[in-house]
Amino acid sequence: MRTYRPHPQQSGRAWEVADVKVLQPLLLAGTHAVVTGAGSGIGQEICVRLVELGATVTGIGRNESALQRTAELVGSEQGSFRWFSADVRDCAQVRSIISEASAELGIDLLVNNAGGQFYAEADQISDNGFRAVVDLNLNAVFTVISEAKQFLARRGGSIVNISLSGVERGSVGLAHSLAARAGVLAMTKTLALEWAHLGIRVNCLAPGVVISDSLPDDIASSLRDHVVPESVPAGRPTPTADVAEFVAFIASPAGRMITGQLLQIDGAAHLGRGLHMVDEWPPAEESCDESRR
Ligand SMILES: CCCCCCC/C=C/C(=O)SCCNC(=O)CCNC(=O)[C@H](O)C(C)(C)COP(=O)(O)OP(=O)(O)OC[C@H]1O[C@@H](n2cnc3c(N)ncnc32)[C@H](O)[C@@H]1OP(=O)(O)O
Ligand SMILES: NC(=O)C1=CN([C@@H]2O[C@H](COP(=O)(O)OP(=O)(O)OC[C@H]3O[C@@H](n4cnc5c(N)ncnc54)[C@H](OP(=O)(O)O)[C@@H]3O)[C@@H](O)[C@H]2O)C=CC1
Repeated sequence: MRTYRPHPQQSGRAWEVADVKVLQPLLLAGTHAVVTGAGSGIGQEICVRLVELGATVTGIGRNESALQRTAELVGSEQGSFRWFSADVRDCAQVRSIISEASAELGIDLLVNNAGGQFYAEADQISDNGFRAVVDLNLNAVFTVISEAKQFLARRGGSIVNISLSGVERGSVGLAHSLAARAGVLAMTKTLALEWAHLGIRVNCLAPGVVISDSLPDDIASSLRDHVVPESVPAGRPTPTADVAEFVAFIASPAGRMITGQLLQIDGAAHLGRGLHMVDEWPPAEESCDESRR
């Protein structure tokens, strides 16, 4: 199989560390952002960048030491960061945290980033496995958004739902997660419509393959060595910094007419040959009989 490769000048360390911070300093001063999944990976990078741009950021996640690490990473000269430990699937707990964190400040930006899944073909996913992934990636997003609405409406805030590239095309091994993300996309468009008169904007931001420090080594290697060259036409992963800058742009005045959108930040992965997140697919015993080809 031919593989996708990056342009020679866009590969390697220099490209990885290139500064993508194009937004003006203190652009978000005086704003309050709530970010779920704030203790690692994409969510952590978003928190660090929003604080750098002057925002007060409330982070939510389950792992206290991870959230503490985000608190250590953010600078202290611009905005500020505080965190609450919670499972976003615990409706009562997450509602109470959002109200407590936002009663005084309101909310200018809500980033639903907490999420994830395991990779399995559909017939290896139990009812409970399907439910667990939908609970995390769809139901919890609804709970957070519905509690945040009253605070977002105060000044006309923005919601960014972090999704997955390829939600409109399907990918092997992701039936549960893509079903949930398709639900989030439909919810995004519906709420963009229902809440436009309140000045609330709602968008999905869908990264392609992101190899953050938080991924276990075996998953990171599989993404780097197989998934990227086989599935991403640009031949390289999406850096977390690119996602963070895009989130801040959407929240800024320059994003004020962007709503109801699926924005894929994926090096054209959604147009590539599709993502296979499980090995040995299709299974040999289920392939067509050669004699019938
Ligand atoms: C071009 C497009 C690019 C796309 C690239 C894709 C790369 C994406 C990467 C990411 O999303 S990075 C984020 C990575 N982080 C995570 O995924 C962590 C979050 N995930 C989880 O917490 C779990 O996967 C969870 C299932 C969502 C929730 O875990 P929870 O603790 O609530 O559930 P469990 O009790 O462990 O299990 C529930 C249920 O699920 C079954 N199950 C779990 N793992 C597997 C598995 N590997 N295969 C099959 N089934 C699994 C488990 O057995 C339980 O079911 P029952 O046994 O009770 O029936
Ligand atoms: N990495 C990738 O290639 C891609 C990732 N994405 C999506 O981006 C988002 C961030 O992923 P990424 O940074 O890569 O991975 P991480 O695993 O680093 O981030 C997921 C975050 O969500 C938090 N989280 C998970 N479950 C819960 C829960 N039940 N309650 C509260 N917080 C929770 C985790 O923290 P804790 O465990 O402490 O609660 C963690 O900080 C996810 O939605 C992911 O699916 C999209 C495209 C590609």
